[in-house]
Amino acid sequence: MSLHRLLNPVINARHAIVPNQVVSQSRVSRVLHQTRRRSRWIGGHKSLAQPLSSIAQRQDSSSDLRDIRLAHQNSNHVMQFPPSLPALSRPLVHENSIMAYSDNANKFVSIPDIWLRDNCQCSSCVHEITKQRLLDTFQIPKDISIKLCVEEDYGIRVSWSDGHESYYTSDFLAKSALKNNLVIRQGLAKTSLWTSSIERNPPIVEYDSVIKSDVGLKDWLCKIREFGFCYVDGTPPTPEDTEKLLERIAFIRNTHYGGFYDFTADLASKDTAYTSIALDAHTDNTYFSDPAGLQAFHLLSHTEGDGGASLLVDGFKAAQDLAKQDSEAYDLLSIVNVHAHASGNDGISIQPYRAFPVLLHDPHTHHLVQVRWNSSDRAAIDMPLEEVQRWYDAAGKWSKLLRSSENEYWCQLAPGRVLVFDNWRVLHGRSAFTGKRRICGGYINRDDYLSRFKMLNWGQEEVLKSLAVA
Ligand SMILES: C[N+](C)(C)CCCC[C@H](N)C(=O)O
Ligand SMILES: O=C(O)CCC(=O)C(=O)O
Repeated sequence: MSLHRLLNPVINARHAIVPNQVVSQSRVSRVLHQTRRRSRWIGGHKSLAQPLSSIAQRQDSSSDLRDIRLAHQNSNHVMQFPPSLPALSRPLVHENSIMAYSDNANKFVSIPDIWLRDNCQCSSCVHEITKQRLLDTFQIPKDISIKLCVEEDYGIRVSWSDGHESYYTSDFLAKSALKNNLVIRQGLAKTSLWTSSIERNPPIVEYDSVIKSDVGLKDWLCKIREFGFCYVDGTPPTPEDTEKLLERIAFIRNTHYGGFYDFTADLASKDTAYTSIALDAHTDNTYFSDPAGLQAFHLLSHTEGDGGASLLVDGFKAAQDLAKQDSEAYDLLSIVNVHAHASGNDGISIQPYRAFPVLLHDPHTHHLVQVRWNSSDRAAIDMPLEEVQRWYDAAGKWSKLLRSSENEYWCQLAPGRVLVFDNWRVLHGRSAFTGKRRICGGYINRDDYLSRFKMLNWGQEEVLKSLAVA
C-alpha cells in the first residue's frame, strides 16, 4: 500500500480537485521585473527589499519547487493535490551509516550522524510526556559518529562514539526523510471549489453527531477542510449550546471584541458588523498578524424586520478564476502588500506586524494558503502612489469576481443552523436589514483548528513522525 494511502484515508488523490493556486516564481519575477523597470521599486523599502527574483532563484534551486512548478505550468495555474507520495521504503544500514529513501533526491541517501544523534528518541533525549527535546543539541561532540549500528525487525539500534545508545524505528526514519510530509504537517486534504450552485447541496452535519462522537467531529472538520465551510443543523438556539459546539474544535479566541460573541446592531463594538448596513464579501481580522482560522455565526433571532441574508464566496475559486482571467492581476495581488486596521474601539488601533498581500502563498510550496480581503478595514497600499493604479485595476477584477452571480452564495441563516467557515479561504458578508437581529458565534485560531483536524485524521504519533519528532 502506498505511503500516500497509509498516511491519509481522508485524501483521495484520484478525485482531488484543485485546492491551491500556484504562482510560478518565474511569472512573479517577471511582474516584479516590469515593476522594477518602471519604478525601481521592490517590496516597498528599497534598502530592505530582496528582489523576489533572487528569492525565486534560491527557491528555484530546491527540487520540491521544480515538480510543483512543472505541475503548475502543465496544468495552468493549478496543481492536483496532494503530490503523489512514494511507497514507504525501509531504511538500511550501509558501511556503518543509515540510509533512507529521500523523495527529494529520488534515491537512498545517508542520514547525517548529527541529525540522527539530535533526534534520538530515548527518554533521556525526549521528554516521554511532553515530547520536548531534553538533549542539549549543542553539547553533542562535533566528531560524533556511529560506532556500531544493527538492523533489527522494526528498526535500527545505534551505539554512538560518545557512549550513547539509540533506537530508531524504520517507520520514523523512513517518514523523516520524506519531503512530502507537508500533507500531514499542513493538514492538507481533498479540496472542492464551489460556486453559487453549492446552494443545492451545501455541506451539513448534525449537532448531535458532532457533540456525541469524535467520528461526527471529524466528519464536520473534514467538510470544513474540503469546502471551506459547513453547517451544523439541529443546534439548540442558545449561546451556551453554540459555544459548547465550537469548543468541540478548540477554545474560542479572544479579541478586542471579547471571546464568544453575541451581537446585534447596537455599535456595542465600534465596527460596522454592529450596525444594520450591508457588508460586502470579506475576510475578518485582516488587521491581525494571524487572522482567525475559523469563524462561526448562529442567528438566534430576527424580529420586527427583514433582510440580513448571509453571503459566502469561495475565495480559492475566485482566485482560480482570476488566475485564468488575468495572471498578471493575480500575481500583483500576490505580491503587493496591503495594510489594514481596526481603530473603532476607544484607545485601540490594531495593525498586523507587517502588511500582507490579498493572496498569500506558502513561500516554499507556492500554494495559495490565505485570502485577506476587507475593503472596510484596508489602509495603505505598499506601492508608490504613481504605481498604485495597477493595484486598483487588479483589485477591481478580483472584486468583480467576488461579486459575480456565479460565485456569490446567498443563504438565510436561521436558529438551529450554525455556520462555521474557514476565514482564510471563504469570504462572508450580509445584506442590510431592519428590525432586531441577534447573532452569536466565535473565532477559532487556525493552528488550533488544524491541530484538531490532524489529531482526528492521523493521530499524534503520525503527526510527530511527519515532524521528525517521534
Ligand atoms: C465577529 N464580530 C462581530 C465579533 C466582529 C466583527 C468584526 C469585523 C471586522 N470588521 C473584521 O473584518 O474583522
Ligand atoms: O452580521 C452578519 O451576518 C455578519 C457580520 C460580519 O460580517 C462579521 O461579523 O464579520
